[in-house]
Amino acid sequence: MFHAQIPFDRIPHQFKSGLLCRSSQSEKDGLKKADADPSVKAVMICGENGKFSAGADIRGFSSPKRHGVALSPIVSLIESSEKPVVAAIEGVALGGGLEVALGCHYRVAHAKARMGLPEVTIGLLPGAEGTQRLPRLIGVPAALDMITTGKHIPATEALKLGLVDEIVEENTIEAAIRLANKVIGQPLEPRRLSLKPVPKLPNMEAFLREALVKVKRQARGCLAPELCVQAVRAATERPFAEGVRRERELFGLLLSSGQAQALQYAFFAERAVRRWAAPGGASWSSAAPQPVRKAAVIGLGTMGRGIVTSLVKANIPVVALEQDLEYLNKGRKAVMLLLEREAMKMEGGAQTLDFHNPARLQFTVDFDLLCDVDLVIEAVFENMALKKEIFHKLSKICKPGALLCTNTSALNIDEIASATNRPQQVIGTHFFSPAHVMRLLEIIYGRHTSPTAIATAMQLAKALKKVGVVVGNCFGFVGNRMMFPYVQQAVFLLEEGSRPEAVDQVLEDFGFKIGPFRMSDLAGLDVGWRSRKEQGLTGPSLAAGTPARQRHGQRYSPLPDLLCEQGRFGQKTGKGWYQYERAGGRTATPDPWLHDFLSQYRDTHGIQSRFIDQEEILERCLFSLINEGFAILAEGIASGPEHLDVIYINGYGWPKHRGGPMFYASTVGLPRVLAKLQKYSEAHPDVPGLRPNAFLKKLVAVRSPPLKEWMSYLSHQSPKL
Ligand SMILES: CCCCCCCCCCCCC[C@H](O)CC(=O)SCCNC(=O)CCNC(=O)[C@H](O)C(C)(C)COP(=O)(O)OP(=O)(O)OC[C@H]1O[C@@H](n2cnc3c(N)ncnc32)[C@H](O)[C@@H]1OP(=O)(O)O
Repeated sequence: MFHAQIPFDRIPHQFKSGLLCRSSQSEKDGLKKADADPSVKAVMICGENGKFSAGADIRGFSSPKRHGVALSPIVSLIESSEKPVVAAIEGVALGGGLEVALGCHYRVAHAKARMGLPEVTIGLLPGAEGTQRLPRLIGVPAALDMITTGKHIPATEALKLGLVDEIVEENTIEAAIRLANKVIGQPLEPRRLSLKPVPKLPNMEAFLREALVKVKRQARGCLAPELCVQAVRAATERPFAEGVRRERELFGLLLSSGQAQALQYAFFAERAVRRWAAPGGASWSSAAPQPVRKAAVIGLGTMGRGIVTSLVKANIPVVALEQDLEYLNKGRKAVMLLLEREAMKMEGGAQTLDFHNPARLQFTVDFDLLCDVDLVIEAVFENMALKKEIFHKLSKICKPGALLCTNTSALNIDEIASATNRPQQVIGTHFFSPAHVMRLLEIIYGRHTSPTAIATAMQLAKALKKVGVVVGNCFGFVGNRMMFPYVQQAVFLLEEGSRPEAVDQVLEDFGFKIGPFRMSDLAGLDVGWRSRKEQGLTGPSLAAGTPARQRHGQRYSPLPDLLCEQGRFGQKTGKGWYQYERAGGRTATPDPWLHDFLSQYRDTHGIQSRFIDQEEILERCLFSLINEGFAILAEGIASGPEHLDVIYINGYGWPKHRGGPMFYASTVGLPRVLAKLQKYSEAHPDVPGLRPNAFLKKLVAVRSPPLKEWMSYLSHQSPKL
């Protein structure tokens, strides 16, 4: 038996250890030697440390040297071997790893193994003949699904699809060797996927056409899924070798598209933010989390319901608390509905949801039941007085070590913490709606928050399968603080002559899931109105004689306030920036009433309406958001641009293939961003959001270094870090 090992971490110089060595030439030599050696009857390929392979080293694709592209010849060599080659798949077989396994004549997988071709998620397509072999093995619909989504499938599903020949609970390598011994001498021709035809579909053309329409619709400008379809189409239309040539061509296109770089940046950024740092030198490497064996959620409104659902899904027992029985019963019903839906989605999967057991999910109005929980997440209204009252109560009831989290989107964590006797255990956990779906968790430390509290919140994010991003405490934290100037510009554009649908269209074409006005209608205009009233920007507390379009010497638009005064709160009232089919309806249509209202508004305020082109819409919205990002970095509210980008991709619908706002700025070029901000700022001197931030100016002055070096240009370490 000849036995080769593929390392878990990288494919490029494949088969790093075992009997084959690093250069592709020696790998080929090794395989050839095995073929030539009459004492070798079969070959088994496995990985190291219980993992088959996670595929190519992603960093290699953006490295100027870009070696490690020679995987296809090895896969071909494996397939053409005169001796049976069996893959023993443990852990993961992803990307190039799975392509190697597809070159093998047989595949044995451990029951816990996962397989997939996730190249699409990093802006590529399987480039080692995977788009040609997989459809031949499991048929076009299943192959297309795996290749265009990049999903990882469990071994059980792989067996059903015919992707693997056998799954085992025990020793995969022994099972693979057993199979290899069994098949010695059997013809290999039928096992060589490159020789097989792609299974026919009665309606292949229509199927592929529909698939293309579907991926284009979902991709919002991301190229890779579309090119994946094209590569699979080639498998259905051309002989294997020609299909491979097409795959290579499309791979090359993607590699040089810029989107692949953005998506690969996002892959590493998401991992980089796990390495958090906070004031006083505390960081991920020194702080250990506390265990969370039981949690509580206070408030069963929209956010609280989602948070409870998330905790139950993560198998953390929860006490869900409301202020009175009426709210509790309403909340309980809503939570149960969400959980039932989640359970349906999970049906057939390995996991089940145990939410009817009171030991796992308990509903109460009794605060005393919170005495033994390890962590509380308060999710009541955005009202400082109410939050402080609750935190005061919690510090009396909860056990000494309990972590006290507040789900707030903007409020001051220090002020909330001041209501307790344990400010070191108070932390902000900003969930995004719907909380059981959205991946982002902004974790906000206050002046006194302990490293243990941060580590515990990060651990919680991981348990909830969310991306936790640690940030400092300021109004709106990172995500909403950057959102304010973006939304402000969108509204100013309406004042100057644009329409909600025009602004939304530009930003949706850019790749946002939803434009700012549709988003505002979805979230409810009343939320911001309440906050502006609390800040004294509108409503009864506004000083008499305040100019309608100015606050504190800066430009202000009363448009959203005026809509709210008309009862136009968005989807919930059936009218907002758009009109809807009914209150609670979801289909936005442009509203002639609003267009008239905007004209009258401009007349009232003597604003000369003008045509605003797409470029101006895009630049004013995005560059003001990015400008705020530079301010956040300079103030040390976030430890790097990756944090801002991960927040925007996972919480605000920023198109991932554009890498996040700060990455996008680096691709546009900082000098251009600066020049445009200068131009718009000169035209609108009363808008601070358009005034270029000093940090941006500094980076341009030092010739725009690469994004990963930006933070080293901050002259002083900010007080927050
Ligand atoms: C110009 C014309 C050119 C034409 C050329 C045509 C021919 C080209 C032929 C090219 C051959 C292509 C081969 C193939 O098709 C391409 C690929 O294989 S691309 C890679 C595909 N694989 C993936 O995308 C897997 C990505 N990884 C994961 O999904 C997960 O990491 C995991 C493997 C499921 C493990 O998850 P976790 O246990 O949660 O662990 P982490 O995610 O935290 O990862 C731990 C650690 O490992 C790093 N890492 C993981 N995978 C890779 C990788 N593939 N490359 C590099 N680094 C990887 C990860 O970043 C973590 O590191 P840390 O952040 O902790 O330092």
